[in-house]
Amino acid sequence: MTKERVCVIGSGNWGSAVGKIIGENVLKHSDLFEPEVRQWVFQEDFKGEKLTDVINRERENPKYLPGIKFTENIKAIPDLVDASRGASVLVFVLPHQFVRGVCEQMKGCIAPSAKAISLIKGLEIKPEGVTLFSEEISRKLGINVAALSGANIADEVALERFCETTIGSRSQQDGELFFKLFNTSYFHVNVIRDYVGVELCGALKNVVAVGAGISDGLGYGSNTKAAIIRLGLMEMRKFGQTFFGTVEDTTFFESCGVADLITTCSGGRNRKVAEAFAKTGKPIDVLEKQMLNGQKLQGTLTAHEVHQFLSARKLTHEFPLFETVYRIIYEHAPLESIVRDI
Ligand SMILES: NC(=O)C1=CN([C@@H]2O[C@H](COP(=O)(O)OP(=O)(O)OC[C@H]3O[C@@H](n4cnc5c(N)ncnc54)[C@H](O)[C@@H]3O)[C@@H](O)[C@H]2O)C=CC1
Ligand SMILES: O=C(CO)COP(=O)(O)O
Repeated sequence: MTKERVCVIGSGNWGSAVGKIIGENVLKHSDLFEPEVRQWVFQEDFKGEKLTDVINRERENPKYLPGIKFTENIKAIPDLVDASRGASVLVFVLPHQFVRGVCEQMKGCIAPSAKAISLIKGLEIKPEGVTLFSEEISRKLGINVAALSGANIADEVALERFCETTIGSRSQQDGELFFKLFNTSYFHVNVIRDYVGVELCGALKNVVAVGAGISDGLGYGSNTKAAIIRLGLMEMRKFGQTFFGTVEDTTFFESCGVADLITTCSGGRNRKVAEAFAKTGKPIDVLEKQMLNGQKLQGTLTAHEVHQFLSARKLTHEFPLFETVYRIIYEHAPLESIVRDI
């Protein structure tokens, strides 16, 4: 049997934590996978050296996941086409704003028999429609794409603290392969068929987390935040059922659903930066640079994209929480509208 060759596309905070898991699991399942895992790294300077050189020497990504060691079989590569050449399994894990450009570069370089999984939490939302990244990648590269999303703050996963995650896969065979690639004693994977629900939850919970952060910044306390989480969950479900139809209620009870909402609204970057926004009034892009050291926020951008999409359909009033988050961040609506208008 030909063994699978794995390539990880992305090497940020989550990309690095996932690289650690994959590096260990391909060695554990050596009957299924080639030992070398290539990881595409968006090249940048780190203390006067190329980041890829530092990662390959130190077995660690000191910029995005300091203090966590990778296995020797992870190879950081700065050229996207080089990294993905010959891969039969592609793991997409990068901030959603960069996916389109990355896929353009990879077009025509990937074998049609390859399979992929998207760990991206965001949606390709244009005024004319919503596309899931699994579908967008599948269309651009002509391959099957599954999705993974869950209550998975990268730093905690990298420290091997127990958590769960959800894989959505239309193909049972691919689902079984991805289970082996990701499941560990501390990272419990559940595979379901509803890939649409998995991805929608991952994207939309980030908007709710921005709302939770605004509430925290105002000092409103736990009850208010719980109300925002509940209303957010309802809007997530309504969005899925209105525009995708196929989303199953049970998906919201998986790790990708209510569990990810809870963790992101307590320990995530979207919450943290939104709290600082409410406290300081500084612009989001300034806070992102000051607080995240190169890591990227997804929730504010998704709030903007969701607004454009709903606005084109004259449906913003049907999603008051999503819309209020958008108006506070982008239209200087009063912070207090996070409770008044939802
Ligand atoms: N960090 C976390 O705890 C978790 C993140 N996610 C999701 O995973 C996805 C990736 O997140 P992270 O790995 O945390 O990324 P990150 O937030 O650490 O972003 C930094 C990454 O973006 C790359 N980058 C910067 N400019 C770029 C460009 N022009 N083109 C391509 N790449 C560029 C950087 O090289 C770096 O790899 C996101 O959708 C996020 O929501 C999912 C679960 C947990
Ligand atoms: O998706 C996450 C946890 O599951 C991380 O959320 P943040 O991007 O808000 O840190």
